[in-house]
Amino acid sequence: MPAHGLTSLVDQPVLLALTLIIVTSTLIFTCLKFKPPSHSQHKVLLVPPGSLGLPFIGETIGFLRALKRDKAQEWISKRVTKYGSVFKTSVLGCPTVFIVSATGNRFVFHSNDNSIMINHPKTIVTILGKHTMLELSGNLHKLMRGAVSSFLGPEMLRKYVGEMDLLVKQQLSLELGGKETVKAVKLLKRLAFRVTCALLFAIPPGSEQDLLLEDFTTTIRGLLSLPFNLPMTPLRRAIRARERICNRLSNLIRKRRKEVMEGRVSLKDDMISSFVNLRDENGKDIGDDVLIDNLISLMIGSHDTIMSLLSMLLRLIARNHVVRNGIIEEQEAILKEREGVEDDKLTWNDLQKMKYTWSVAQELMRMNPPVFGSFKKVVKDTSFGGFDIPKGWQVCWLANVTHTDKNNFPDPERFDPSRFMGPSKSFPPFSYIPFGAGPHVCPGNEFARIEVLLILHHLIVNYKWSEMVPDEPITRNPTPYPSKGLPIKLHPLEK
Ligand code: HEM
Repeated sequence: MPAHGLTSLVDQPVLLALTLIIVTSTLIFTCLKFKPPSHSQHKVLLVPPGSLGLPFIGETIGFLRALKRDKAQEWISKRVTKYGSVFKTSVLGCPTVFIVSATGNRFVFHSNDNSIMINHPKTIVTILGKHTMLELSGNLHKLMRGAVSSFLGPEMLRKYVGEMDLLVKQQLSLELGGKETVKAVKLLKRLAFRVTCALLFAIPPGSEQDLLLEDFTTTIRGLLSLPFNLPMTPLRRAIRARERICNRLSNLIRKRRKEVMEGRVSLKDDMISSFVNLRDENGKDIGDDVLIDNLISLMIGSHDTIMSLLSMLLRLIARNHVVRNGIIEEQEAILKEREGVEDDKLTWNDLQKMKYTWSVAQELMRMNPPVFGSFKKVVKDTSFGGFDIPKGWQVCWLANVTHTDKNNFPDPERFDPSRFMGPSKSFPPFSYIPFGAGPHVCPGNEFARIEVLLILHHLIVNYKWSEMVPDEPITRNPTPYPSKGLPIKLHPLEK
């Protein structure tokens, strides 16, 4: 596999040292011109305990290295033990407060005095664009979210099931036909990208899709990288890839506008067609820059997370016979019930019966969530847990830590899908948050569920598989996946 974003810088000492020298001198120069915020002249703030690390770089390198090795939880737990559940550090170019509790998550998602605004780290905003839905608030957020949600709501999802099923079957037979081994991560990434491109954006399989996927893979590696736009860094490569993506999407939007005007496609056909017709509260067009940033976020959000969840599921199924047998039993029962049904496509009702399979996915997301957490910016001095958090700092919500808190999930190290099987789930609010929470909670969670279940169904009823690399470690970049790409041996099942 090519070097991943973080590896290229974090694991190459000479390049790293050179980068640090250039960056530090630039920042020292900037700092000489920097005026401290006015509040520090008047009031002594009681900021949380912790270490801001090296000047400017802070603790970014250690944090990113831990994240990449899927050890962020240990990195955080070490600091929680030393400083408590509210601690300060400095990562990704900004002093940061980690708040490690369900009440902390609630505070970050729902600060009701507007002291916390969405503002992701510089690398994320540079790559997703400043108009990404994740950064928007107010009317424009409502408008974009409404447009996206109308394609991800139950009515549309019921419509997608058959189409998605057909697509998944076709792609799997194209990709796996006659093969004895396959690298599952690449396969699942391509598959998830093809499904969302075809169903949500009406971009058919072909060279356009392949070139987009190649560039998206490069942009994703820059999302959580050192925030320095220098030659040969993951961020610089990601920015170049984003420029190419913008050109392609801009052409696509122009083409789709024309098709909508000529009545050749309907606004309901796909998200791009619906986006081009959006108007703000004054009846004005939404600019192409807003549309492009949101398409980029959607294209990344809708395939990388699914690749991550599915590759971790395939790895788990290869290792855990109890889970494997449970899933086989459930999926074969569905096949059996469908015997004699003429239309061979799975239906919405079939998916509702896959309760055990989905609870395995939910338990996996508890122990290893695809999105580890996220950052928000403090725009007004605020406080939490008796500590002041100054304006300009960032706060971080985390999924891993509340997911493995024994107060929320007894015996948290035990893999136990039955936690999600009961009639009512009794987790405290904001303790299980693989899809986030608050106004920016993931609108694609149900879409993700049906896609994951369909893909898993077709794999499990047609193949057995075994891992080719024993004890393959997990990497996070930024979603978790087996670091060597999960090469597997396929054993087609007799029909
Ligand atoms: C297993 C799959 C997925 C996981 C774990 C996941 C997780 C998340 C999380 C944690 C957030 C909140 C981020 C934040 O607050 O900073 C989010 C937001 C979002 N997700 Fe997902 N996601 C998944 C699949 C999808 C899919 C399939 C789509 C689209 C088809 C999608 C579209 C979005 C969008 C548009 C947002 C931004 C919403 C807003 O800002 O209002 N996601 N997702």
